[in-house]
Amino acid sequence: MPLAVETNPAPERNIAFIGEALRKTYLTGETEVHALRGVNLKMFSGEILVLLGPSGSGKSTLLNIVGGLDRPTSGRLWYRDTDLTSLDDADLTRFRRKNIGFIFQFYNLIPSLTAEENVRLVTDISDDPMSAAEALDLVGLAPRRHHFPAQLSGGEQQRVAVARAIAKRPGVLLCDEPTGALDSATGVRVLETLAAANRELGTTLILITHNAGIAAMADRVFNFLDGRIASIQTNETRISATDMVW
Ligand SMILES: Nc1ncnc2c1ncn2[C@@H]1O[C@H](COP(=O)(O)OP(=O)(O)OP(=O)(O)O)[C@@H](O)[C@H]1O
Repeated sequence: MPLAVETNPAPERNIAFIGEALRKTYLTGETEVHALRGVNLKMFSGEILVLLGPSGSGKSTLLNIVGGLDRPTSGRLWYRDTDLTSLDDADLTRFRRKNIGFIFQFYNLIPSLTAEENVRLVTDISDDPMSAAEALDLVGLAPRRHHFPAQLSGGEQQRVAVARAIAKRPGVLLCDEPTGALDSATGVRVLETLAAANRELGTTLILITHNAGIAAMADRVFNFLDGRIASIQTNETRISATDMVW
């Protein structure tokens, strides 16, 4: 399918995503749920962006659309010079595999595989991955690489999930409540590994949280309310994950 390059409003290299009038409506029986009600956005390459807002305000819906797991009902979305809304399913899957790493609240590791084997599931099918050992080293888990998930703490399992997500060197890491199941000290350790990927690999980091304290590590914060970005906060300085408490 041809790309609408001539209408692309984001020729600047530092813009990762542009969204225009994004709407998502779910139809369940007779009931319409308006999860996104016209979202316009810019997401910059290499930034840490936190999506904050009450339950049901549309954060996960937007994250899934940005990551190519779902499509908007209407509106347009570009990643760099690609109009994602014009791609067919196969091309959208290719976009996702090449560019996006996902981290969810629950780690989704395969219990019968070691940490290293879990990471290799991704590196084996990627174009230019780092080695599984290198990815585990980046999250501080090289010594635990032959351990199975059940032999690791929750925070360590989440760091394996981070290693798995960054091993293919994605341009963008999308994290949906990555510390939601962890205590504060363990959560900080996971956030440090995400910040390290942003710093050392230049990965754009987009992170959903219910925890306003985490917003301090972001360059910008989108405050969601009722399917819209109600306000955007820009942090002059961002706090290192190590210094965060909640
Ligand atoms: N597959 C679906 N079918 C029907 N409604 C849905 C579906 N997915 C999400 N919704 C609805 O869309 C709205 C936005 O949901 P979404 O998960 O994006 O919110 P959220 O801000 O991420 O919430 P939370 O913080 O609780 O995860 C909610 O009203 C939700 O019930």
